[in-house]
Amino acid sequence: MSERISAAVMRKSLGVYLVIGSINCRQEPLQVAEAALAGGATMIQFREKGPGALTGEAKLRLAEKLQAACRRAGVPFIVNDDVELALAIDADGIHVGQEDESAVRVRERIGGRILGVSAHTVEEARLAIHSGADYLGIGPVYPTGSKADAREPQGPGFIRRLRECGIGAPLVAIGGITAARAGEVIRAGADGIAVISAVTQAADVRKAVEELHAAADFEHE
Ligand SMILES: Cc1ncc(COP(=O)(O)OP(=O)(O)O)c(N)n1
Ligand SMILES: Cc1nc(C(=O)O)sc1CCOP(=O)(O)O
Ligand SMILES: [Mg+2]
Repeated sequence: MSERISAAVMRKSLGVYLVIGSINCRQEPLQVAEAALAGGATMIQFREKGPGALTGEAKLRLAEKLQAACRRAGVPFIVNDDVELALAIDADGIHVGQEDESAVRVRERIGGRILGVSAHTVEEARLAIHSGADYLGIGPVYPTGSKADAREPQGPGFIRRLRECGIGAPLVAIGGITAARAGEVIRAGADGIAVISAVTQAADVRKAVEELHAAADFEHE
């Protein structure tokens, strides 16, 4: 089993993190993913859920296509929720939330693969790190139309609070993030921005990712 990712590499991989499922896309998901990778997407999460989402063989086939695109681009491919799928295709990692399989159990199952865990409070963040999370997903920062059961938006102030409370782990902000908001989220202490609609709904996907990078203005770029 491979070694755990370092925090430094993890932070860089969170930069502009595309979360994608077939129901989010205006074009073929593979086309969207490839354009996003060409624009500099640093990691992709396959989140195939919601009304009309693919299941079974069709879900597996799409996962494999997106994974192959990520491999060509040299960026990590993460599966949302579905640990069986992640293991079956040898994905680079898995993202789970507070209502999913426990982070401790997922860490046991996935070995050194990347583990992302959603957290909504300081306590959840501490527990996620203790349970073996490689990064935290913090959201929603702003109102989102892409997750039916999203919680109340907490604003970028919550990211600042997590940092003030000593949470130093790699952290990505999610929920309603656009190029206009990317800068304030990074300045609040996030290592990256995770987006669905700002990229999947864009008329020019590649340009949308390039604009997110420019707006985030990462120190390491
Ligand atoms: C990067 C990132 N952060 C948070 C989430 C949300 O995960 P979760 O709370 O489990 O909700 P679903 O996405 O499963 O509906 C995420 N997927 N990615
Ligand atoms: C998948 C997801 N998780 C969230 C959370 O709050 O944990 S918000 C969200 C949807 C993000 O989509 P958009 O960029 O279109 O707002
Ligand atoms: Mg989940």
